[in-house]
Amino acid sequence: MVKNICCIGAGYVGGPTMAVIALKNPNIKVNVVDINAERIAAWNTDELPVYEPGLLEVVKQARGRNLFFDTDIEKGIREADMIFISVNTPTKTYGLGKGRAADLRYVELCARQIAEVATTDKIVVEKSTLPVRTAQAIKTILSETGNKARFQVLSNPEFLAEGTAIKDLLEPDRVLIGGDQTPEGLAAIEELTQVYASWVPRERIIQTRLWSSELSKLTANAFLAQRISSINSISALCEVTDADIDEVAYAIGTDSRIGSKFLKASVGFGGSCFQKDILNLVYLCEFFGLPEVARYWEQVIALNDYQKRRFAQNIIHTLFNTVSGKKIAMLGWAFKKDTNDTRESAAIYVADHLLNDMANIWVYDPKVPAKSMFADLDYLGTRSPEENRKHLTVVTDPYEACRDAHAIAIITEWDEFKTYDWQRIYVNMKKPAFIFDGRNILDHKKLMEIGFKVKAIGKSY
Ligand SMILES: NC(=O)C1=CN([C@@H]2O[C@H](COP(=O)(O)OP(=O)(O)OC[C@H]3O[C@@H](n4cnc5c(N)ncnc54)[C@H](O)[C@@H]3O)[C@@H](O)[C@H]2O)C=CC1
Ligand SMILES: O=C(O)[C@H]1O[C@H](OP(=O)(O)OP(=O)(O)OC[C@H]2O[C@@H](n3ccc(=O)[nH]c3=O)[C@H](O)[C@@H]2O)[C@H](O)[C@@H](O)[C@@H]1O
Repeated sequence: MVKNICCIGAGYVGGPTMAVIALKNPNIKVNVVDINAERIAAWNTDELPVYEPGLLEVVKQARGRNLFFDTDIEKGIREADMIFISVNTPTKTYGLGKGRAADLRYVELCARQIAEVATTDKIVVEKSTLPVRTAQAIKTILSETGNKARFQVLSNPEFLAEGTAIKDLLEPDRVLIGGDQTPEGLAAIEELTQVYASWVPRERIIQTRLWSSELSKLTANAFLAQRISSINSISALCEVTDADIDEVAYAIGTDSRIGSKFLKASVGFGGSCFQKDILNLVYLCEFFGLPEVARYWEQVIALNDYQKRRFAQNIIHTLFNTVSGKKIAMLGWAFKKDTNDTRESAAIYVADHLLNDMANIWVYDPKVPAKSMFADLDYLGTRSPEENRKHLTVVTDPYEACRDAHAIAIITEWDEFKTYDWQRIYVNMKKPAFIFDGRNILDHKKLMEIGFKVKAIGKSY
């Protein structure tokens, strides 16, 4: 029976996942450790570093009882009999595989630290999303410890989506656990199964070999992203043929073989994982000599880039081919609603495109601080940080963002946007008052009755 869990990495996955494991297993001590002292300090307050509906309530129930956040990584490793690695695995920005392969340096550092510090047997669980066969590298590093500790490596990818993390963790469609098909490997799989079985029905806990588990995670994200790119490709066709994308999505989604989820056309998918995981898949296919397969998945990303670019270009074309000196209000910066995460958000690319055309952008997002927005733009390096701050203004009042604007662009599907006083917003805008709904969440008919010129994804008006 597992008594002590250590999770290395207190991010969007490590924090919420461990909070739920601790909540449901009061007899297991769960230590979440991180090198980022600021993040750990925040986890120990009520201002958590991650915004997720319901997360604070879960953390408050377990924190100080059997859930602890700490910067002492070595102590966490020493005490644990099961260690989760939940560190970031971004796309490599240098060297071999630059721009595509996953950067595994943080994972490798964790494995090396475990190897160095551990004196007793441990089960090491890959929670981070990793390229297929990474467990082999981890095993190799762990086997060079020089002491008698023995290790089992499991793959237990996480399928939660941001904004619904707590619900996804409490009621997962499935939990996936991969391990070696040896007696020791199967015993380790069973240990982890028992941790989840505290609240997940056994039939939803899938046990596989290591490589299937690692590859299933990349495949799941690739399939999900592929659906969005597929529907977004059709949205472009709708706009020129007078078909309506929401009607088409509904009509095809009612076929139970296709299913209705993940068919919402948008300004383009964002988030920390879809793009990086598909790029990683593409890299793996090339590495293993499968260029046709690589080209197939690459197209999902290419279409997404096209969709973001198309949205921004449509704004410029509609505003009489220039947005130079014009105030454009952007509502939403997060990559989806109910999160403060902005990684790879379509907002960044749309803003960058409009700034290239000399727009003055005013942004409002209910959860994203100005600091993150500027960090996102500065990271692109398209222009100087001073220029970014000169032409992009962040406000805390959506009505201020829209006042005197030539156009409004809806980037994130925050529910509150639907409840705004659109009549009031219209009155205070420059005319013609354009609205570009990148999420198709507003009542377009009503907006047109007010006087707005509405443009939306997959609609020909
Ligand atoms: N964000 C998401 O919704 C999901 C992410 N994933 C995967 O989970 C992994 C983690 O993602 P996030 O939690 O979003 O990342 P994150 O960036 O929010 O958190 C990672 C944390 O690991 C810490 N860290 C890095 N190296 C460390 C080390 N050597 N020792 C101690 N701490 C270290 C960082 O300081 C950071 O706080 C990634 O592989 C990602 O692909 C999987 C499913 C969902
Ligand atoms: O590995 C990961 O990181 C996670 O990636 C996604 O979760 P997440 O990125 O948090 O959020 P999603 O709900 O998948 O949305 C991703 C992006 O696609 C967009 N989207 C989603 C659905 C849709 O129909 N249309 C659409 O444009 C969203 O607005 C968002 O920008 C997956 O849904 C999770 O299962 C997975 O664990």
